[in-house]
Amino acid sequence: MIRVESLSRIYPATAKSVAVTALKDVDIAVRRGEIYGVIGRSGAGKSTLLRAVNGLERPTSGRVLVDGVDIGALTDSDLRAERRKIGMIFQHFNLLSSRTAYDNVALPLEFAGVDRAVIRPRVEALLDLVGLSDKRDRYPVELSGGQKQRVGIARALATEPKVLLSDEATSALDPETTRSILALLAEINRTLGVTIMLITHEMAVVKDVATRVGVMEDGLLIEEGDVYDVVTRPRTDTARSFLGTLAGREIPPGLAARLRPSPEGTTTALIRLGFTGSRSTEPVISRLSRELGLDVAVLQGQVDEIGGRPFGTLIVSLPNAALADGSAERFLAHYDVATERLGHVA
Ligand SMILES: Nc1ncnc2c1ncn2[C@@H]1O[C@H](COP(=O)(O)OP(=O)(O)OP(=O)(O)O)[C@@H](O)[C@H]1O
Repeated sequence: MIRVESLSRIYPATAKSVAVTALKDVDIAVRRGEIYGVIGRSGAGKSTLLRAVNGLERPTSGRVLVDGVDIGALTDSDLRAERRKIGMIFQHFNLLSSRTAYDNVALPLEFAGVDRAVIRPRVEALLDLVGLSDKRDRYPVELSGGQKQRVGIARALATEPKVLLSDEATSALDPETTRSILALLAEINRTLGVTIMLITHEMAVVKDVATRVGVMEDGLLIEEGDVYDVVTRPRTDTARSFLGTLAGREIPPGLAARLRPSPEGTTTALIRLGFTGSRSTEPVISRLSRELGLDVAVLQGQVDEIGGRPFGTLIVSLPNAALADGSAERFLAHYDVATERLGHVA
């Protein structure tokens, strides 16, 4: 549905600043009907990528095809028509404060010259879809952040787009509201079949709704894969750093402060274990302890799910010797448990 091909975007130098390469040779293929997440730190190039997909940004080289149409090659009037097939939602909602919820949702249809008789039932159905029928005559200032984003989603869907682009749509919302908005996006994807591309700096957002994820850094797509694989077996340090915020992965602060890179005196070794798939529920730790005769302490942990598939993370301490001779890691690998050495604590 969205094909990004060798896309580069260089912002030229100005009197006050040097040239910035915001995107370097990025290739992404978003499949029809999927939810694709793009994660990266501030400045990685995510917004530039999203703007290129809806034609707000012209590529320096490369191209973007949406449902087969080369967005960069369109004339301005063709681009305006094409954009009706691409809805967009924003971090700060971008609602018109002088218009009610109903009138905000109706706006893109008015711009498109749609007949009033058609607009009314469509806007009412959309407000119903996002759970805001009772707020139709409220102004944005009278709505909560989550309700404003629901209006934003209804407005984005007004022209019945095939693609919905989400630019940090939950970044201004609290965790509970974030979950409800993500659940709504998942429902829209499922029931309307709309392909969704979302950019975020939070792995929790990707984990909750996306099927695949691309990791961006310095304008490059440095890692890509199924969300489950990237979360459970990240290949780059950047992908790994985004996992820190997922429950169970973070080293408790008291422990982190005492962490040393090498064993000293009476320290024990700290490792992070990643459990995936069917073996997530096996009694691996008690077997490790019994069969290798090791004292194992569980210091932090959580078992979670991605798309209905279980994965778990545990931070455990082991005697240094069990790491030095590799026996513990060999034993764990046999059970498909990924291991990551974290250091040593007294
Ligand atoms: N209009 C512009 N003119 C010049 N440079 C720009 C422009 N827009 C973005 N940039 C630069 O391009 C790089 C990528 O910016 P972009 O906004 O795409 O990143 P991002 O990952 O979306 O970050 P954020 O989450 O902070 O928005 C940054 O170095 C930024 O300063």
